[in-house]
Amino acid sequence: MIEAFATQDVYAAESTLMQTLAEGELMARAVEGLIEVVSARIEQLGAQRVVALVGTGNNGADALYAVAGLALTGVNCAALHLSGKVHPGAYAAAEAAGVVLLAADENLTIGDFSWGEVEPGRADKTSPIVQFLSEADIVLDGILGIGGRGGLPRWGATWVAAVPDTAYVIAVDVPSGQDPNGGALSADGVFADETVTFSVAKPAHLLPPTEAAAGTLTFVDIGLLPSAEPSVRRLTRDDVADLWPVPTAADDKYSRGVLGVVAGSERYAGAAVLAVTSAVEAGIGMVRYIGPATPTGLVRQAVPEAVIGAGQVQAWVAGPGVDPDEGTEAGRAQRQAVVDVLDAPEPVVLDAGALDLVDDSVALRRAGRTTVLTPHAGECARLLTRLTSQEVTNSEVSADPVSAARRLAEVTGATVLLKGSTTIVVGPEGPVRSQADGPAWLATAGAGDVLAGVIGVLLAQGLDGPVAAALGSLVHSVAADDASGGGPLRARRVAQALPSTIADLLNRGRPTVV
Ligand SMILES: NC(=O)C1=CN([C@@H]2O[C@H](COP(=O)(O)OP(=O)(O)OC[C@H]3O[C@@H](n4cnc5c(N)ncnc54)[C@H](OP(=O)(O)O)[C@@H]3O)[C@@H](O)[C@H]2O)[C@@H](O)CC1
Ligand SMILES: Nc1ncnc2c1ncn2[C@@H]1O[C@H](COP(=O)(O)OP(=O)(O)O)[C@@H](O)[C@H]1O
Repeated sequence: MIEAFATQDVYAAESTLMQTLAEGELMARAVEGLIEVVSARIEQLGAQRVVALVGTGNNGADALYAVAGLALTGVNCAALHLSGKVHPGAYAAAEAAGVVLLAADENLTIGDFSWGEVEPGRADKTSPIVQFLSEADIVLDGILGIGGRGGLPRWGATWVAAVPDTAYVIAVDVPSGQDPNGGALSADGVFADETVTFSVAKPAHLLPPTEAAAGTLTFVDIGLLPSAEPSVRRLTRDDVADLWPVPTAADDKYSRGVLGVVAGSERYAGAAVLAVTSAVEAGIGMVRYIGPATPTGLVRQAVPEAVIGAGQVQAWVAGPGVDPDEGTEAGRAQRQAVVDVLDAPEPVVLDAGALDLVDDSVALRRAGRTTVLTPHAGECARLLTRLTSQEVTNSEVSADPVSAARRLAEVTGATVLLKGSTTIVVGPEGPVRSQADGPAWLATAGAGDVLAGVIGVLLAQGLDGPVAAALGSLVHSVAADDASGGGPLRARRVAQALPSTIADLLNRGRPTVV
């Protein structure tokens, strides 16, 4: 599990730890780790020149000490800093090590050169800053760390705009200009190839949309152990064996869980096949399928293991391929079947068409019962608009998915899984969960139906809503990765990959006995 802590909790852990350490020891540990990572990248990339962007705080000091250390090992290093606002110890170390130093002014002047009104993103090639950075193979971003707030100052945005596209950008702790606690993405901020963070992740590293600016996340352990609850949790492949329900010799098909699936319509018949296939492949004891004639015929053919018709179940999946507007008798019956599920005492996953039938009575009707909603951004916007009577657009949800999912969880009392390249799970209480494990090939029609099936299996086997949703998302994405092998993917293959993916994940790390 990867856990991210809010910056105030990181600062609290830092001050506790510092009481037990000699002065400067914590930063020395951070710098040592940073030097190790940058040295490895220099070797891997054949890099010749490293340039640090040095801000006014300890984040800048980390970057400046790191280039000082690298320069001592013979690396060609340079650093851009603000005149008169630089960590004195780091500056002295850099000067002594022969780092090429350039002091810039906050109002963007260097010597006789003035940036005047040159806008970030339209870098003037004659400027000393652009020239200074032009040779950089690796840029170490130390403008702002966890103390950063409110985006980049203008001087910082101008420095970032001057970074050549060819440079490999390593952010120290947090990509500068992005809110360390997550939130909206700043277009002027740093978009790093890699972020080196200390001991624990920060929310910006795991939450959309800022995760996109962090690049690959690399940890350097400096001994910090926050005592607060994490703000964000992410399951990893190593967690699956501890959480995934595995049958024992005492089990039978009923004790392993029966999942009711209300899916499909005359118009969207295939979604029923995908959701039922997924549940069977993910290891349910039994599926009971409910739907109109056409999808029922397809399910019978494609998944002979499924039992057609209602009966006792331990959990429900309702909505994949359901068309609430289908005006036929069969369509109305399917709509009623979804409405009945909304009142069922068992845990339910509400997906796709079922989300259109969620109204403001849902919080009351499902109080004290497990409910997982699985919208994508468009469905989340539609639901919020309907339930809050305030217009919420798709792009507003995409710009701040965590707030949108939280709001939806608040008004429905449900666990909300908001789908995307980073999928987030927000319960009525508890930390945000975030998963980003799937290839972009997974953005394909029907993938959501498969996900609903997997989550349903986990609910039927007794997992709670947030864990079932996060674990389901992880395993669904790993199956997609396995099935894709780096190439195109259809949703059915994701479902079919589930047995071997789950077996691999369960066997991970288990010693081989010969
Ligand atoms: N905690 C740990 O685990 C360890 C932390 N370490 C390192 O320390 C880093 C945190 O250092 P930090 O506290 O000095 O904050 P940092 O991000 O450098 O910047 C603060 C400065 O920037 C300013 N400022 C802020 N926003 C601004 C803006 N928009 N525009 C302009 N200015 C702005 C702010 O101003 P002020 O708040 O005073 O107004 C202040 O002067 C951390 O990320 C990690 O790299 C490691 O060395 C060891 C272990
Ligand atoms: N860019 C992406 N990278 C990885 N996974 C993605 C990406 N975009 C979407 N996904 C995943 O693909 C699935 C799409 O689900 P959904 O939109 O409901 O499809 P459908 O309704 O057609 O079944 C979700 O699991 C989502 O998280």
